[in-house]
Amino acid sequence: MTVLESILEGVREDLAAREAQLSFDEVKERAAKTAPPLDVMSVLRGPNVGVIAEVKRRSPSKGALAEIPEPAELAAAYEAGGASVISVLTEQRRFGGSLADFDAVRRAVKIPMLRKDFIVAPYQVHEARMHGADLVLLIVAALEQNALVSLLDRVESLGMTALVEVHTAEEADRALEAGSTVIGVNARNLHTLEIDKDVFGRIAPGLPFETIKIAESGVTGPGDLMAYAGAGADAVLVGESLVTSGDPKAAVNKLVTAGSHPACPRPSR
Ligand SMILES: O=P(O)(O)OC[C@@H](O)[C@@H](O)c1c[nH]c2ccccc12
Repeated sequence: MTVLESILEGVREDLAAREAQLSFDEVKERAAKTAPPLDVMSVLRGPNVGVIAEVKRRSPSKGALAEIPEPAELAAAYEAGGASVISVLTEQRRFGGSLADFDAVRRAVKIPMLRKDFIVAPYQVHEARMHGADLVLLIVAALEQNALVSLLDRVESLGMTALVEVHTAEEADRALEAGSTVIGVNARNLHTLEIDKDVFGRIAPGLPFETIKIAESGVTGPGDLMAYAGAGADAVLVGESLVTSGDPKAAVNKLVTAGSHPACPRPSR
């Protein structure tokens, strides 16, 4: 079993437990009563290279990263530092996240929020909306094509945006085939956990110019952001280097400043 497969197994078990607590109908009803999603596309189409800042306690590759006793405070620091979007990991077993973290952050920030999890069922999409998500991650490697298509349609039918994650050119083709408009290229292979920062530069140039391109993982500072910008990134998604920085507002701000610097390559849409 690969790492991804074992994560998915745990995700399905946890999902079944939540479904036993709150019915799908109830989740749909509550989601429909939630304040409408924010306009993520106009945020991501901004003139500068944006920063999606992630709340992440641990990861399968690195183990414990940061305790984060107050995710709301961390996220407020990200927002104050100029982040465009806040990502909150809600997967519990491997990443130490929760929907309670998501709720705490939702109350603390005004900018769009990404639910970062391993979405395999419609229930989780409505659940994301019920908790106030604007953006939902869909991982191509975790989904059959028909599931990807139907989950993507469901995300959009609820007014949210799907960030469709790929790691290979074949997955990028599947993402486009499914109708994705926002594609994230993860430098990390979720089967082996190996990181290869050149993957973005190999895949992004082959995507349509109007596709929003997000470089995920391995951003340690402005240099990485500039490199991804040079390869066509509209935004970077950053977790580890921010949660371990000791000064998340300053760490985000350094990236945001680099992304708006005249010398930084701009998204060419
Ligand atoms: O902590 P990093 O290397 O800055 O990476 C952030 C983000 O890209 C990473 O958390 C991530 C990308 N895709 C995922 C899918 C599931 C869980 C986590 C991820």
